[in-house]
Parts: sequence; C-alpha cells; structure tokens
Amino acid sequence: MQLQLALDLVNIPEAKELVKEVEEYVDIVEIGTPVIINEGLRAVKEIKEAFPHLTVLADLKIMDAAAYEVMKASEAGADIITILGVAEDMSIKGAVEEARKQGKKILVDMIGVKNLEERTKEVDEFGVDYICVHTGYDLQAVGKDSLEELHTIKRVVKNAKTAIAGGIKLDTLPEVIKAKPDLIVVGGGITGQKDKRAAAAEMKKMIQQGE
Ligand SMILES: O=C([C@H](O)CO)[C@H](O)[C@H](O)COP(=O)(O)O
Repeated sequence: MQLQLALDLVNIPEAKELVKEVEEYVDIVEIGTPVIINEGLRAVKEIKEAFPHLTVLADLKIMDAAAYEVMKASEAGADIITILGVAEDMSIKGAVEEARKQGKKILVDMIGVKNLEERTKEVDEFGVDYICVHTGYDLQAVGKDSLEELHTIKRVVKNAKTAIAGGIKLDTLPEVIKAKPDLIVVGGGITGQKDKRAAAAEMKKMIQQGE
C-alpha cells in the first residue's frame, strides 16, 4: 500500500514547503485540480524539478482531448495523470495509449460514476494503471465516504491497482487499511493538520503495519 499526498489548497511555494516537510513519508505527490486551475501545469513542472526523486501525479481529471492533455502533463513532468471514469471510452483509451508512448501511468477517478461495478470492469479492460474511488469535497460535506465503493472495485478489478480518495483522516485510516487498496490518497488529513510531518509519519507507520 502506498501513500499519496494531495495538495489542493496551496500555491506553488506553499506546495514546495509542504512537500519538504513530509517527503520522507509519502510515495506520491499529487498536484491537485485546484492548484492546476490556479497555477497551470507549471505547478507540476516546478514540483518535479524540485523533487525529481518523487512520483508526481497531475490531477487533471481529464474529460476530453485526453491524448493531448496527457501529452502536456507528461511534458511538464507528471508520472501519473488522472482521467474521469465518466469520460468516453475513446478518451480513456486515448489517454492510456498516449501514456504508454510517454512512459507514464493513468489513474481513473470514479467520482460521479453511478454504475460503479459495470464501469470498473470496462475501464479495467482498457489497460489503465489505477482505478480510484473518490468522495469529492461536495459529498464529504454531507458525510459520505468511499469505503463501500472500495470493496466493490476490489471485488471486480482484474488488472489495475485500486485506490481510494476523499476525506481520509487518521481516525478513518484503519478501516481503509483493512480493505487493502494499493494506493491511499490523503489531502486535508495531512495538509490540514498543525503538525503535518507528524500526521504523515503516523499515517505511513499505520499503513506499513497494515501490510
Ligand atoms: O481530488 C481531490 C478533490 O477533488 C479536490 O481536487 C482531492 O485531492 C482528494 O479528495 C483528496 O483530498 P482530501 O479529500 O482532502 O483528502
């Protein structure tokens, strides 16, 4: 199980500070959608240049023009790029094809997917690298999480790695670990804490103990 740090509500200098604080404990650094909207792919480029040893994920949540956007994120230095599970099949296949050309990986974010079991089987066949269940901020606000969905995708996935994102905190992490996803994405559970380094260290320790 790997730990991904999601950076969503920061600018580039703040992102660099944050990564410096916790880099020892995280496997992947996500440049979140709000950061990319605010700062562009420059945020991906600057983080990859500052931390070349870290795996950087660009959370583009691609919906269309997939091959082009994967190419641009790859040029900026992203190692993993996200596309939405609700995107057209052609878009997801195009993203995978371009990622293969560039030597990069594709994570499919299943946010908003209604027919989860059926769509997971389909996108798994397209050769994507990760399938991620995700409770976005707007559903977290009404108390939802993705644990049940994680069990669903774990049951049907044959090829891709599984991931979970959305509102995971120290107190909810044990349940997530029990379900054994390949990748656990944590944003506010680390970035919103007073001692970010301690939170990341504790989470990493719990994940390692759960393996
Ligand atoms: O993808 C995300 C969200 O849609 C905003 O871009 C977050 O990175 C993801 O939800 C993880 O962050 P937390 O929910 O704060 O753990």
